[in-house]
Amino acid sequence: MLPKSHHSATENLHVSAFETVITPRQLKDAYPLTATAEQTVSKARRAVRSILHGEDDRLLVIAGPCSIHDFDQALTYARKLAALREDVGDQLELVMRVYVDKPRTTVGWRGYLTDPHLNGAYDFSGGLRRTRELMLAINDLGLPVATELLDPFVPQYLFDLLSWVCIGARTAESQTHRVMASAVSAPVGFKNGTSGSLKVAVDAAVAAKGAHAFFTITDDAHACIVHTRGNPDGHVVLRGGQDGPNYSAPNVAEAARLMTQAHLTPAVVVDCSHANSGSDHTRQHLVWDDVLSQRRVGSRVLRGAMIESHLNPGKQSIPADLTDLQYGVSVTDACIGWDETEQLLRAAAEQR
Ligand SMILES: O=C[C@H](O)[C@H](O)COP(=O)(O)O
Ligand SMILES: C=C(OP(=O)(O)O)C(=O)O
Repeated sequence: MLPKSHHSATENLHVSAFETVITPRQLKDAYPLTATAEQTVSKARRAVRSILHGEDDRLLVIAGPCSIHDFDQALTYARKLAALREDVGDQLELVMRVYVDKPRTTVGWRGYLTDPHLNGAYDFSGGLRRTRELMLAINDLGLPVATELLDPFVPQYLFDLLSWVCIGARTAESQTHRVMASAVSAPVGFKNGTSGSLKVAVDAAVAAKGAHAFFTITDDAHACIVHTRGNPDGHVVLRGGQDGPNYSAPNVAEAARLMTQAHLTPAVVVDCSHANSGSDHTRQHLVWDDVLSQRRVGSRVLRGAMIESHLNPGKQSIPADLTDLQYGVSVTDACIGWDETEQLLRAAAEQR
């Protein structure tokens, strides 16, 4: 821990400590991008872009746990998804949700990256190490990685490993996140707001398409300003809102209309979870089925779907004694289990 500055009576009044953390360069030196991972990322980004711009008719599918909380369980899930990706690749571009930095409505466990031991110790360096190691291992399986970018400094540590990025419902309206998205090398999906506002997501994609300058850190953790060229692959993710779901054909058409009006390529991803399922994992398949039927009748703008899925269905609270954790069950939002995931994905690939 670094000592708190005592030079002034007007700062750090609510700060208990400062702590140094691993730099992006130290982390990348410890876990360098492998040739296989680089190929996985480059190929997947190209595929996702082609899908979003209508040059590839396959469905983009982002599937995986609401949050990662255990390295080995995440890798077990990844191995299953990687094998399935091989089988369904002609029809589906499968990317794994590797969500490690969780936005909370108020308070709660904030994810594997900031609190990898699930005990409030906030071992950020440990979380960054384990996260990079995990994302590398998943990419080395040939399975691309998707994540939500929440903390504006984290991307410096992980940018090179990501094939699809999300800016969540709680941050899509934030300028900090929009300008950060303008620098991301992967396609970025913007969720509609928790209120259900589509405009928030469309405005975010417009903002991120522009060139910006913002504060960040270099690989050696020096303060710097980064100048961006803008992200041309921003799109909308429909996740439902306070008034209920927004995955139906008229909702998708309205999102496409707003995107076209804003001079964006109309491309929509439907999130089968969150407010579209009423946070009830047993309803995710209803949304999934609707996505498939919209595509069957010819929707050209509905290009992707997201599923929250873990090894086992449901969710659990984090117990005081971590040995009481149930294997492969989400510790944040409820997920469908692997068996249902495989069934949904195989059926989708077969019927196309
Ligand atoms: O995806 C996960 C949650 O919906 C999101 O992080 C908010 O969670 P909370 O409302 O339980 O805090
Ligand atoms: C937090 C998430 O979603 P949303 O931003 O839609 O609540 C998520 O996908 O994990």
